[in-house]
Amino acid sequence: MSNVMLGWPVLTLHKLSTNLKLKCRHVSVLGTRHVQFISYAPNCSRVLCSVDSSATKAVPSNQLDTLVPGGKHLPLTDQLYSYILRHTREPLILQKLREEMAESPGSNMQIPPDQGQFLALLVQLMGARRCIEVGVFHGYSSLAVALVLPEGGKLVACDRDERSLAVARQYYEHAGVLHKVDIRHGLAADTLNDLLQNGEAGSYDYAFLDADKMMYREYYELLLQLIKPNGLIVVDNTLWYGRTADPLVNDKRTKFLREFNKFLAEDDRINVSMVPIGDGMTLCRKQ
Ligand SMILES: C[S@@+](CC[C@H](N)C(=O)[O-])C[C@H]1O[C@@H](n2cnc3c(N)ncnc32)[C@H](O)[C@@H]1O
Repeated sequence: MSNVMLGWPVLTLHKLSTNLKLKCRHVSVLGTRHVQFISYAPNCSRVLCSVDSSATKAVPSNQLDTLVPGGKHLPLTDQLYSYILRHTREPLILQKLREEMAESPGSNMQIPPDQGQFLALLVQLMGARRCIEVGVFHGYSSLAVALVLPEGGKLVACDRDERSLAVARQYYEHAGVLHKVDIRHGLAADTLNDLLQNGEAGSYDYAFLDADKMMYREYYELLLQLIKPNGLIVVDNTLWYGRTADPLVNDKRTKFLREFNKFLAEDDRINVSMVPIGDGMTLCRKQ
């Protein structure tokens, strides 16, 4: 038996030489996006790993580059994920946002409740006061952070879509945190450059990066300038529905994110950890 680390969730393969068959599916648990694929090998235990709806072939073992002998990995089944959600605290205002906006286009772009809770906890643990979000949409992830920011704390919330920001604004207001949020309408790179030109380099504690994926490298470099030493940049979607881990998927975005993940893993300006939550997120602590 071999254990093969794919990031999220991690795959345990039995008898690697057998023909694996993959079943892929998109799953909604308590209204939350969740993607998985399940592999079956003849005469072997069921194995499960990350996802891609286009993946129909097993990944040959010689294309999997990270083998972790003896590692212990827990497959994220529907049952397990719904258990996690049942033990997640979601503030009522976030639940309201999620439910009210569930039918609007793109609502599956926002982070799930367990990830929102995790981000809020990180911000609290860090004692963060100055935060940035790149890619706000209807405000779910930014509101999760704004709710736990202390009075006097600030979150720069940046998005190019005015209508999405108008929705987010309503929820900030409803939650009584509008005064903590600096809403910036415009292209993210412009907003981040404006902050730098305004002399704000090295003054932010936390940033959440969740906008157009092909620009991640550029945003990351700007955020690295804006963040203090010991500050945190959280990069969302680094597992990209499991595609980054699947060598058979090679569309433009997947390839870009795969390269970006490699870059982050090797960037010695940060300490890094890839976390299998939501669509995968990478925590980058600036040294
Ligand atoms: C995945 S959604 C953000 C979801 C949000 N972080 C959440 O979890 O609630 C991505 C957002 O990035 C915004 N976006 C995409 N490209 C952008 C750009 N170049 N500048 C600013 N915002 C951008 C989109 O308008 C969209 O609202």
